[in-house]
Amino acid sequence: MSGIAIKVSNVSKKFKIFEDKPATLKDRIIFRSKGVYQEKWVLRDISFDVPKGKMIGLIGRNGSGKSTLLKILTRILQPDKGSVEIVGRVSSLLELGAGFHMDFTGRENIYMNASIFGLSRKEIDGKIDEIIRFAELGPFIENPVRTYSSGMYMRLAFSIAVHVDPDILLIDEILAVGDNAFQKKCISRIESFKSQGKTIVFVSHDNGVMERLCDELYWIHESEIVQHGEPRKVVRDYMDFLNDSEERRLTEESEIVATLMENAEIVDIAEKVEKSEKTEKTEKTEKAGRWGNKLAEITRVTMVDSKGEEKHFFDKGKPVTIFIAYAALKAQIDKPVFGIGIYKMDGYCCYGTNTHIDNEKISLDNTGVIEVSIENLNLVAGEYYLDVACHHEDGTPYDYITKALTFNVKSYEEEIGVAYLAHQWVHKGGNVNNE
Ligand SMILES: Nc1ncnc2c1ncn2[C@@H]1O[C@H](COP(=O)(O)OP(=O)(O)OP(=O)(O)O)[C@@H](O)[C@H]1O
Repeated sequence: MSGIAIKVSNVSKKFKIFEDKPATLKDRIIFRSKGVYQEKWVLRDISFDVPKGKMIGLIGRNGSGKSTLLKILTRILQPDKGSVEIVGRVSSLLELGAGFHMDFTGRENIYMNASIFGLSRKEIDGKIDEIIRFAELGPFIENPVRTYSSGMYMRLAFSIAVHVDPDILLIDEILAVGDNAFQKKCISRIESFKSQGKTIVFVSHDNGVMERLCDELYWIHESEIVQHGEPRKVVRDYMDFLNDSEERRLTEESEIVATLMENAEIVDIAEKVEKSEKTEKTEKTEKAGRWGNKLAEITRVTMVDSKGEEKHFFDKGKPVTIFIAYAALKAQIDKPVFGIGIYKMDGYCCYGTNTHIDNEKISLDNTGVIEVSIENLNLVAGEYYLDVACHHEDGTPYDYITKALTFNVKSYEEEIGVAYLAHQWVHKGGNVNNE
């Protein structure tokens, strides 16, 4: 174990999953005696070493086994196979609720919790003011912990965990609770831990933080380590994997929607012909998310990448094309305009334009497709939705669809905001001659 703080050798762990959760104790005894459960391996043959002074991160989807592995490292759980060897004093910050007594005050919990980590009462006396100050609990420290919010709770737990002077710190998803300011404080504390040469195992879904802080990442997928190594590379491969899975899910979803739309289209056109023979067609069929008099109807909206493939994930800065298929009562359409609007999921409009603004004159056929080519999709990474519309030049809507589709822009950069503005950084150091 020379130079090694944690050695995990061929660890496997299984849980019993009961098919029907028994409601009563009697049922539970009967079910258990009948053995109505399945065994599920949540970790399979996991092996790795953490060198002293290194920070490693565990990434992976929900339920992949990361927390179970951390619990095995803290000895809360025992592995069914394999072994764990640890050299040094371990402090851990696991799930909310572990280790505190709800009816005791924050102050009492500090004494109890820190003594579990091996500190004497005298040592705790010397540190308690700093623990309370770091946790930012003020007078609430005299209140029972059951009255705390999840943020207050985590602040106290984090503060104790980092003040007991551990050699090894195990942290599970602290960034999910607490406000931004406290998260930053936690991260800078973790960084100072690192610089003191402590060993850290960290679990988080914040890939940016994982990439920045960790020396090495382990990607756990369906109970196994599928990749480990340099954080940037592992995060990229993991993000590509997530994007591909999401792409497949959205494609399946949109195939279902397209089938529904096709069926709806047949009914709508039949109804429209019938109405056009009988009435002046200005009836407004206003529905949430879609409205207009339907003299022209948008029948399908798709977005494709530079290879012409219909997608839901697009690379930042690469070309995309939007196709808007329509069916129209041509003779009754006057001065048609097609428009698009791209929004962030919170409703913030990123960009909108139409054929009138762009000075494109359009005359419709009975059916057709309008194509909008975007040379560079210069949006920052994130999820967006697209509104499409066909309306009269005076604004009267023929068909307006909000959230006609949603799409994601992917990028490995961590820029913020809405649009990517092409730029360069220049540093003029030394004696700059301003003349
Ligand atoms: N005590 C338990 N009994 C039965 N199954 C459990 C138990 N604890 C965890 N599991 C199951 O084990 C699997 C792994 O869970 P674990 O919490 O380790 O995943 P995770 O990667 O930490 O997920 P997340 O990112 O959501 O925290 C999940 O399918 C979970 O439902």
